[in-house]
Amino acid sequence: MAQYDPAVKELEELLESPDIKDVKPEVRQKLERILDMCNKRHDYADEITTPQSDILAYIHEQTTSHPWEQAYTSGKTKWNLESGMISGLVTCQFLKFVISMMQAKQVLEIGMFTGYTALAMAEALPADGEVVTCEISEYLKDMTADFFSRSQHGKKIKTYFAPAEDTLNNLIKDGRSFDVIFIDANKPGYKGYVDIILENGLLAPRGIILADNAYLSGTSYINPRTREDNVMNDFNQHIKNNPQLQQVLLPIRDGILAIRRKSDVEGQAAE
Ligand SMILES: C[S@@+](CC[C@H](N)C(=O)[O-])C[C@H]1O[C@@H](n2cnc3c(N)ncnc32)[C@H](O)[C@@H]1O
Repeated sequence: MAQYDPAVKELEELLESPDIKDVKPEVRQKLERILDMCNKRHDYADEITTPQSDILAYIHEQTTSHPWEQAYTSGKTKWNLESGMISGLVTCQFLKFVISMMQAKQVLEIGMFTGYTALAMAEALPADGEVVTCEISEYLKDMTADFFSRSQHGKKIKTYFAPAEDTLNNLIKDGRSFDVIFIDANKPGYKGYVDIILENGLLAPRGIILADNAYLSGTSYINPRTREDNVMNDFNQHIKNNPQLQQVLLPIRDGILAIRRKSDVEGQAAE
């Protein structure tokens, strides 16, 4: 199901509403066909994409079936974590593609959740590669340690349980830099994270930043009703307005904004 596409959601709502009874059968059938095409297009990408490893499928399944609501209402989690936060197969395989094509060794993730994308990225790294991942919720500590212990690639992952900004500042003090940086955490934080990254050498020469949820379920391009609605459009515009950056919005799932330094992308004039 194309769950992140607001047009699909609206079409589903329309087809389920009582008003649909008053619509001519041929129009209704056409609308059903349009919805079917949208869903098939989404499912087809999953069908054709290389399957994920068994452990990633296990993490996905465990994440989907976890009682998140109960953990929140009983006070075990401070944030309302939910299974929908996990990425999908196409995103994972795309991240692996980028990492292997770039021959990346150092990867940074902001927003680990249950470790699905962290482990996918570790799978694409050489034995001496490392994924440093930031997560604010301590509730995920034991769960992700268990998941990572089940894979030979888990040893490549170093997790920091703290607000991402604190971890970024510690990484700067340690003089670290990263070839690939995947941002998938609190949306109001994105602008600040990218600024810290670019101003303090956290992005290695020829490195790439991949920011997830660039569409934010369509709120980036549909008339914003609240400040929250505008948060990812603000971020996208912030990147667009920086003349030193080159960016491409990839329509993968909820949108991934790929960002590089223009000087790393533009070719030089021939002599
Ligand atoms: C969308 S989920 C990450 C999903 C994960 N990358 C995946 O695809 O499986 C976002 C995560 O960011 C974490 N997070 C939110 N605010 C944060 C912050 N300020 N610092 C670090 N992590 C944060 C949340 O607790 C949540 O687990």
